[in-house]
Amino acid sequence: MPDAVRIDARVEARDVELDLTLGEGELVAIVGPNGSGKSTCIELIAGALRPDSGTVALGGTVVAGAQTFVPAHRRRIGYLEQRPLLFPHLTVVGNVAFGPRSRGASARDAARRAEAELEAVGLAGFGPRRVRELSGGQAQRVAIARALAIDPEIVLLDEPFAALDAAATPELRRLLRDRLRRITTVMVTHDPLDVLALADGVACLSEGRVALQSGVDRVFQNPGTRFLADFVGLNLLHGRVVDDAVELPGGALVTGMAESPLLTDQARAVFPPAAVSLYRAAPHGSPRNELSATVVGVEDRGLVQRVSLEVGSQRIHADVTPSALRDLHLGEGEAVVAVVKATQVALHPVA
Ligand SMILES: Nc1ncnc2c1ncn2[C@@H]1O[C@H](COP(=O)(O)OP(=O)(O)OP(=O)(O)O)[C@@H](O)[C@H]1O
Repeated sequence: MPDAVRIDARVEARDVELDLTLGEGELVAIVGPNGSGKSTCIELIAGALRPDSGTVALGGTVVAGAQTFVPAHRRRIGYLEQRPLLFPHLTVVGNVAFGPRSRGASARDAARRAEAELEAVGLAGFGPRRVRELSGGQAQRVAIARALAIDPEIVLLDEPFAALDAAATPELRRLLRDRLRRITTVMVTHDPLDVLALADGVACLSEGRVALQSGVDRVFQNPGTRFLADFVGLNLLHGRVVDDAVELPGGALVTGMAESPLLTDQARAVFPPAAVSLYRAAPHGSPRNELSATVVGVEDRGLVQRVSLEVGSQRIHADVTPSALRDLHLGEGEAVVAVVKATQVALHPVA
């Protein structure tokens, strides 16, 4: 079976060069810092942008290449953006029927299909309503119905919940998970909960390149890039392998649990911010990692205070209670010892 999406394409003016593959029915989350190329990836698949070189293929058919460019309206793509962008002059059912109609379905068939899609998103009976009578969450449901009414080959989700009330999001995530089963989907998101709830895989972009593509479980255990570590809320320290431990550039040793022998030169130590305790001076006598660190910021997160620390040139976070923080009298620029139990550190070889 051909790949559902195969991008191997370059956009000169943006210095973007993407190499990305999705299998049939797979949902891949595209994550990465601002300007890393996420929108460009979506535009290449949607047909809003033509690559300067290379190809974009959907379902094994080249839709963009040196000799070919299939325009957006000829690609069977369901698109869901932050805001639903419904036609205000059409009814709800008119909005959903628009796609099938413009692809040649009779008015009756298009309306029937639209009603079925509306029912599937929990909006049976909403067909005759005006778009302006809908809540934000309802409008986004209509947009889902509209995107799926054309039997899309690929669905593109561009931060589909970012503009919604937080209360409406879990229900809509569930709905999308059900409706997108077996439909190949590319989702741009800044929210790790979207990834956990919806995605099979993650592609992390950096400076216009795919820095890493991996399964979701893997990324949450072993985020292979600093951006991904921040994204999933874990600390990551990079160093040299010395005697089954990771030696940081400053010379400190980090010991931990390795799932496979560290046979590489380089490795990373991964641990949660809650596993880090802070001390003014090194507490002796326990088999723990002790890292000299400098406080670079404190963020009030309610039940915990998140302390940002620099360990050499690398950044980590410690989640401590407000009372522990008060007792330590910590301020920016101050030196502390960050202590992490070896049993809470996962060591991963870097290939
Ligand atoms: N229309 C454009 N013309 C020229 N350069 C562009 C255009 N749009 C984006 N770029 C550049 O292309 C690169 C990739 O941008 P892109 O919008 O794809 O990133 P992104 O990951 O979607 O960012 P964000 O998270 O901020 O939306 C950036 O360097 C950006 O400045």
